[in-house]
Amino acid sequence: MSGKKGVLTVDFHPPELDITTGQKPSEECAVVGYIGNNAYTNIIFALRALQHRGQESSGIATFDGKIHIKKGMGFVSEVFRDEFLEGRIGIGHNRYSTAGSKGVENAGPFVISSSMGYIGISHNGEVTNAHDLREKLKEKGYIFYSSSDTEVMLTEIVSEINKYGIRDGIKKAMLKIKGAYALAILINDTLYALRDPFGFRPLILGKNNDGYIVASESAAIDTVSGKVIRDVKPGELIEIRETGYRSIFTIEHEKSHCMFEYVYFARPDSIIDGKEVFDVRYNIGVRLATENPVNADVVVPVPDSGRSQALGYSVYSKIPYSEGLIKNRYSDRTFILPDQESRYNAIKIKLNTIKSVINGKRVVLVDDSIVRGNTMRHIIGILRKDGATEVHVRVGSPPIIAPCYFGVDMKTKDDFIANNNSIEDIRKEIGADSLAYISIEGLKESIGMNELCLGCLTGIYPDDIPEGAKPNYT
Ligand SMILES: O=P(O)(O)OC[C@H]1O[C@H](OP(=O)(O)OP(=O)(O)O)[C@H](O)[C@@H]1O
Ligand SMILES: NC(=O)CC[C@H](N)C(=O)O
Ligand code: SF4
Ligand SMILES: [Mg+2]
Repeated sequence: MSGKKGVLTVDFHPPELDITTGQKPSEECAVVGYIGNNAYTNIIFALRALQHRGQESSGIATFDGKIHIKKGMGFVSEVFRDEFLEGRIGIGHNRYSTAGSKGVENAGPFVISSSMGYIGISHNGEVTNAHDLREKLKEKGYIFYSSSDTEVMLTEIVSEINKYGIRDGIKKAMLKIKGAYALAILINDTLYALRDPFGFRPLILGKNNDGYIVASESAAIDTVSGKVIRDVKPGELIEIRETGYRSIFTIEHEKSHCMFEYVYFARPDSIIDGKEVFDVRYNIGVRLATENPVNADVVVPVPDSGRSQALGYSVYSKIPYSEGLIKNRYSDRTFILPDQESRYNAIKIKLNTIKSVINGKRVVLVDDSIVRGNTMRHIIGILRKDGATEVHVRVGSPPIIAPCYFGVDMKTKDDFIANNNSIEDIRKEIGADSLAYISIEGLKESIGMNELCLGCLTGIYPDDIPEGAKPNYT
């Protein structure tokens, strides 16, 4: 097969093995796959549109008979500058991770040269039984170069494809792999899109004048002037060639879409599994205002992802909306930074008040979520310093009390301000005059879907969590 003779133009160093630490990878990411004209350029545009899903490293692999890979630490615009990767097919990845597993050795996409040719994957999600799978694969003689669950999943897929071919091999691998995965897969000159049977993470198919695109969010398809074709179904494998696409199989299963995609992660202009994220967030704001009204002078959003909820709250409550907080446009998302110190520093750089909006006012402060409480503590402090007379906090997600094992970086309960704290304790801790969260029922109705994962809100998960997926395992 032509791909086997290819040259890896890889500009990263061999990884240092930290797999013995058993550190649990826990990230969110953006995936992109493209087939057609200008593949590299289309992938770059799509990855830039999805920068909010991962800010730590970025990578692209293309194929033109040879495989070409570039990965690096930083934003897409920092990693990709003057180079051009040849090929009419490619996959791309933006990643974020926790300290200890953030190095370039774990950056996507991962590519293996096998007897079938080149097989590469970009992965969003988290494999909960990666530890066990890795041990079993090692016993069979496979070697690993990183601590990434994605590398384990790729190795599992390749080992099954080698035995059973692409269709049955991927199906067999899916029966063994547990957890969350939305994948863009490159197998030589053919692109595949694959979503785990729960449908935890989003994945959507589209087309523009150059060819076909698969991406984590529809906003990436808009960015390349494309049209959405449809969501990849949970459990579905789609084969995509330049001439068209076809569904290869779908493993039917009870679905469990991540509520946090709607609450925080995704762009408001994306449509995920038929629901526009802006619309959901607006509904959340309306619901918050019905469940938790308050007398106040102004509704102020916490930018960026609290904006749509604040608008809904304002329209329903008839309390005027104003931008009392301004976000430094060159700042990062803070939640997805790897450690507390960098998160604190980023929040200070990120937000400042508009004094005339808040001075002497009773403020309703609306954010999408409170996780560790870093953002709220800081904001309430600056609002009071700059003259707000009252600060009433309204939150568009119920309290987060349990870890996520399916691809969001919330893994130890101790991190959560709502863990073992009453609402009143939290109110005091952040310094608010009042504090209220949307109810779980209110959230479900705002999203307009019952097939949701609510694990981090309830501690009840849609699937078993293997011991190896829990923090501090050895
Ligand atoms: O309670 P915490 O641990 O501080 O985390 C919650 C905050 O983090 C997120 O914002 P982020 O700054 O990541 O991104 P955004 O600009 O998209 O809102 C989220 O929107 C909350 O504002
Ligand atoms: N964060 C992601 O979804 C990326 C996939 C994978 N968990 C990784 O470690 O890279
Ligand atoms: S546990 Fe929470 S963050 Fe994780 S997939 Fe479920 S809803 Fe999403
Ligand atoms: Mg925020």
